[in-house]
Amino acid sequence: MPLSIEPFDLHGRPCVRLRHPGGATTDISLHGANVLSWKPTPSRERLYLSPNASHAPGTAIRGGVPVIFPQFGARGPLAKHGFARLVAWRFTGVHEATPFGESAVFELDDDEHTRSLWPFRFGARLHVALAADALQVGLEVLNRDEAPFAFTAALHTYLRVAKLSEVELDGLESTPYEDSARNGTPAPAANAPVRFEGELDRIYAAAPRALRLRDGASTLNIESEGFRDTVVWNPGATLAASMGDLGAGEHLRFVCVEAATVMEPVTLAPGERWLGVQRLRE
Ligand SMILES: O=P(O)(O)OC[C@H]1O[C@H](O)[C@H](O)[C@@H](O)[C@@H]1O
Repeated sequence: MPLSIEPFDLHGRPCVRLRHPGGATTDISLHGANVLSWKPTPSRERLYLSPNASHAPGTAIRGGVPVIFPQFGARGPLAKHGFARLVAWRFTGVHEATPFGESAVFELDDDEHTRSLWPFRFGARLHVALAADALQVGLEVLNRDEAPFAFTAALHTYLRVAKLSEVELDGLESTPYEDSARNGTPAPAANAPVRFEGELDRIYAAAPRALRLRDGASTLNIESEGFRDTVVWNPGATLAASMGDLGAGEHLRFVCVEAATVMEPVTLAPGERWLGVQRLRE
């Protein structure tokens, strides 16, 4: 059954609400093609959007699902996390013939501005598919240049939690990680679920594809394809309080579980295409 589309404005930015016949909704801002909200039922918001987020051009929205492309973090010459989250994307409608069946498609193509930052011709597509109990977000990148290019990328998903002290992330027990909160120090597998006690910023290379977030009685299944790595982030109390678009205590309301390709950049030959997907399911 077709998704319905409702355009609206938030903080002066055009947004789209997709509504599933079963009652689920998801909101996407054209600024960064940033998913802002996912409600499997009208009273259950699954994503975190900071009340202090900026929605202005040239800034990144703090929350939802920021699209990180073509550079993760400070791993290259571009501004942190690249430019895709800072610029306006186009909404092309809901299409049937996408890699995921029926999904809303957002487009970002290279232009003078992007080429002044990153000198390649590319087409990026964000596919957002909404089911009764699931949200699937896919990032597709096409090399339209005459030269190969390499990029890193992520879907920087902010998952809303009710009680951070009780949250556990399962699935990464056996994977060593790079500890970004300690200057990238390598750390051995923890042999335990991830718990959030203070600042946590980790890159799990070649991580398992299926994770589970437990928050009291609530669970969320998180799967990815195409993305090799997983980044897990919570800023902790001190950093959250110092961030203008977050604020004191806001770290208690989310964890970021990011489908990412960070450790080994993706290289695309001219005409080649890459697809990375993150799927959230109740
Ligand atoms: O503040 P931002 O640029 O949005 O970055 C937010 C966070 O993103 C990722 O999770 C990185 O691993 C963190 O090191 C970073 O602090």
